[in-house]
Amino acid sequence: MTRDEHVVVADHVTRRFGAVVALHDVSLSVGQGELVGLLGPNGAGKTTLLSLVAGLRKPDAGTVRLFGGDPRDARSRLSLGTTPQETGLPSTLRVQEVVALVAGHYAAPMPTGELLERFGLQDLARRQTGGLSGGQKRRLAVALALVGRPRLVLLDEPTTGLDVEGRHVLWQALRDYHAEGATVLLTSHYLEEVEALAHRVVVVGHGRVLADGGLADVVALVARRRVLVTVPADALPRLERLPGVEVLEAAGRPEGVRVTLLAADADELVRTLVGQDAPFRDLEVRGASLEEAFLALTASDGVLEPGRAAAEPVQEVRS
Ligand SMILES: Nc1ncnc2c1ncn2[C@@H]1O[C@H](COP(=O)(O)OP(=O)(O)OP(=O)(O)O)[C@@H](O)[C@H]1O
Repeated sequence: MTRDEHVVVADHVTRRFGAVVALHDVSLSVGQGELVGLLGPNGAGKTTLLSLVAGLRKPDAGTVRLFGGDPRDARSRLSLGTTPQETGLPSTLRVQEVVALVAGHYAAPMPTGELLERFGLQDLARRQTGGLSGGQKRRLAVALALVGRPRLVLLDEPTTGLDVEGRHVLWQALRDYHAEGATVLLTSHYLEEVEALAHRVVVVGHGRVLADGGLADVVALVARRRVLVTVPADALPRLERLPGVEVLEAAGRPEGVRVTLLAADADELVRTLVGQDAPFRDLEVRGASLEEAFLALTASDGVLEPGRAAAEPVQEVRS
């Protein structure tokens, strides 16, 4: 794909807020028709990145291009639809009136009935927005991003505050819109959400792109398990040599060393320990939280790729 076919290009972008470096030397391109999930913990820099793409802020260094132009130029944003993390709706207007208000800005908007149906809001068309539940308001806010039939949709935490049903309706609406040819870039804290929607996942942490690749590869990278065992101190080096296993922590205790291991396949690890007749006790297996997976990705000791310096953290995991 040439740069011209990219809908979004961020090139060595840095953005600071006072002493906080929200984005550090981030490079990322999103091609026409991609559905990309930006996954990362609070404060990772996701919202900042979207705000640069939407032309709401300027980078301190590097460049951002939107449809080949400067996002701060209104002409570049003609085919952009976006819903920020928090939105306000005029509480005395009816749902259909809010849609009509937004539609008035576009030459060929999506018909109100069609839009509301996509988001399961058709029965609420005549309800004042002030009378909607939080989840219904959120669905309407996201629906409004699509009124102008944008070629690129930017969504910041689209399903925050939605119950399971609301989330599924919204996911389906986004999948359908993407299937019609749109490019979608969304942020999420939730691996589950990114798994449900995205084809490509970009993991962001501490203002950097930590991993970028196909869904299955990145999920395998972050969806690891923590295995805790207590072993005699002299058994620790053996654990450190196990393939596919990282030692996250080793704490000395009177009864031995309490070791926390991060493993892609916890069952396989336990089988290996038993097969090796390793003298372990107090076995615990826990899901590694996304937070822990991010910590592992950011660890300067190269937990995932020994030898790779922290200053160069991008994990290319495309298969
Ligand atoms: N307007 C601002 N003024 C000062 N600091 C800011 C501002 N906006 C963002 N930051 C800081 O920049 C860093 C990145 O924030 P950002 O909102 O981009 O993260 P995020 O990944 O979107 O987080 P969340 O998931 O919580 O929305 C954080 O440390 C945040 O406190």
